[in-house]
Amino acid sequence: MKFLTTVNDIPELTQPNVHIKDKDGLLEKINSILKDGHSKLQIVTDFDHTLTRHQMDSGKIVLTSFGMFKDCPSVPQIYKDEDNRLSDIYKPIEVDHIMTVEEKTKHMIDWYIAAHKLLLGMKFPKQELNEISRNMVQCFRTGVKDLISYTEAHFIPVLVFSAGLGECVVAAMEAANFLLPHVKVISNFLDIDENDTILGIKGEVIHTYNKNEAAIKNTEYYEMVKERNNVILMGDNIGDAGMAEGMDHCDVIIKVGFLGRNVEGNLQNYLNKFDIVLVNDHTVNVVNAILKLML
Ligand SMILES: Nc1nc2c(ncn2[C@@H]2O[C@H](COP(=O)(O)O)[C@@H](O)[C@H]2O)c(=O)[nH]1
Ligand SMILES: [Mg+2]
Repeated sequence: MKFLTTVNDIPELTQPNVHIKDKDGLLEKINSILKDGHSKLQIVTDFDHTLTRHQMDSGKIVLTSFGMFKDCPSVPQIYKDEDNRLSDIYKPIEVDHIMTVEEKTKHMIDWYIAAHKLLLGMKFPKQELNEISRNMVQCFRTGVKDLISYTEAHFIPVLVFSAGLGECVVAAMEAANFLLPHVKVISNFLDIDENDTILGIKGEVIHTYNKNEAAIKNTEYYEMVKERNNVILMGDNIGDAGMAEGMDHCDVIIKVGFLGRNVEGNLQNYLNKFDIVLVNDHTVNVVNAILKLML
């Protein structure tokens, strides 16, 4: 069993874009996870702009799962215009670093209710989505393929927890061959009838600020992880830091936050919520480096 004496033992953690508020606390968490090993570990990760990059080297912003849906040619322009109007109102609120989570939650609920109403009666563009998903394969962060392979080889469950559109998350994961048996997706899935007409969203709405593992109770994933007390969590939004709350047995959670927008205004907030903050990093090298220390 490997034991670290300093976080600087991991070269990936010494990079200039890596910010750690409490190095001693992080060192203790990493050593605890190394001691307990693979059988006690689970990965909980956001999808949009976490498993996928925030932007490509060209500067192009990577489509979110809702963005994939909107990119389908048969999706009516009236939906796209109204969705854009709502996004222009609510995305700034979602990433606002002054508003409290309670205040933001109210707005998120308003957004999701309005957004989901827009979908009612539309035809789900299954074929078009397959094409768009193939283009998403290049948009995953560097190293996600290694992370999926490593966790498969060591039977470490991976929960992809998205407040986006479940069908698009699944399509992108399948296109990249990442949707293996140990990987589960929890997201807003659509209720679609036999004529591909959208009837609504299945179950409770998952928005950015209610993503916690209480939402996974009574799911097959919960059964997979109820003995796994240690979590490596990855997210790009402050709300993602709470994804492992609600699991009544978690001992150690290492929270990795990807910060790629409004860095100056958000860095302190992210440092308060995440153990490791990666600024403008398009890889998951830090997480893979921690995993690879586990013998
Ligand atoms: N254009 C829209 N974007 C939306 C809508 N609802 C949510 N979102 C965005 O998706 C992400 C959530 O995905 P996650 O995988 O990061 O949890 C969230 O950050 C919103 O910005 C919508 O109706 N339209
Ligand atoms: Mg996200």
